[in-house]
Amino acid sequence: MTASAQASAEPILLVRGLYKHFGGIKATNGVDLAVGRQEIAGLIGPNGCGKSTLFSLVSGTVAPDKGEIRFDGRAIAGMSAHRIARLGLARTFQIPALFDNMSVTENLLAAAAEGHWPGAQERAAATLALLELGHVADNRASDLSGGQQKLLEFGRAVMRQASLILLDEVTAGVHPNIRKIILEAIASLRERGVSFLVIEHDMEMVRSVCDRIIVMDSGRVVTSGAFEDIVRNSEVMQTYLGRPQ
Ligand SMILES: Nc1ncnc2c1ncn2[C@@H]1O[C@H](COP(=O)(O)OP(=O)(O)OP(=O)(O)O)[C@@H](O)[C@H]1O
Repeated sequence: MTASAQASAEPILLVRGLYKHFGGIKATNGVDLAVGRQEIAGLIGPNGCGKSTLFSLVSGTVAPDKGEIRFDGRAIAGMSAHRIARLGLARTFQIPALFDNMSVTENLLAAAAEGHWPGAQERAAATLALLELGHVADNRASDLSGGQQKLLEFGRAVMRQASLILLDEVTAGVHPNIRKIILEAIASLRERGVSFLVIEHDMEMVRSVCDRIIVMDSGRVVTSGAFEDIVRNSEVMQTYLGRPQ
């Protein structure tokens, strides 16, 4: 098998034995998981089980203590966030990381400038249309509603032309109309070849959009499977729902 054929046969994301401890806190304690090409995988688990830390390790904002991360066939563990983003991996934050004093369009263009610039103006127009943000294109990011800011945060990930997008609670607390726009955009981007790993507490969102659910607890993946199988597994539901969220 050629190197490129081997790379395309690999999952888009492969994580093996990933450890990150903060002093005595074992934030990730041997995470193993994979996300397939064009898959939408949901990541669930109780507060503090290590989901956001896993995102930080994969996107390069935090360096792992130990373990392997392969993105699109390449070893990326410990690589800088900037390089990983340029390879085509984008991530959103629970609290949108926007340029408050810039317009919606400028925020989208800035995301392209950090990565792939050619065609940025056209992509910004397409992203405004995809996320139904055209009517606020010239508004400052700080003047948007909380839900619109989440849409824009998502739009900045879309502008990077990523092949894998990590979404951190992108629909939490947003109006149902905005939630619908986000869910439709995820489905449409997947049709165009994008894969997703989605941290979500909203089980309805998980059920409606995810192909497969990965369950974390205490810094590790405890199981993964179809939504119905996970919900039927009372032990997992006890782990997930039996603790304060
Ligand atoms: N920079 C850090 N320094 C010290 N401890 C940290 C740091 N980042 C995360 N932790 C700790 O690591 C553990 C895992 O946190 P993390 O945010 O990854 O969990 P989570 O599953 O994303 O939680 P939530 O669902 O509440 O967002 C927690 O105990 C958290 O307090």
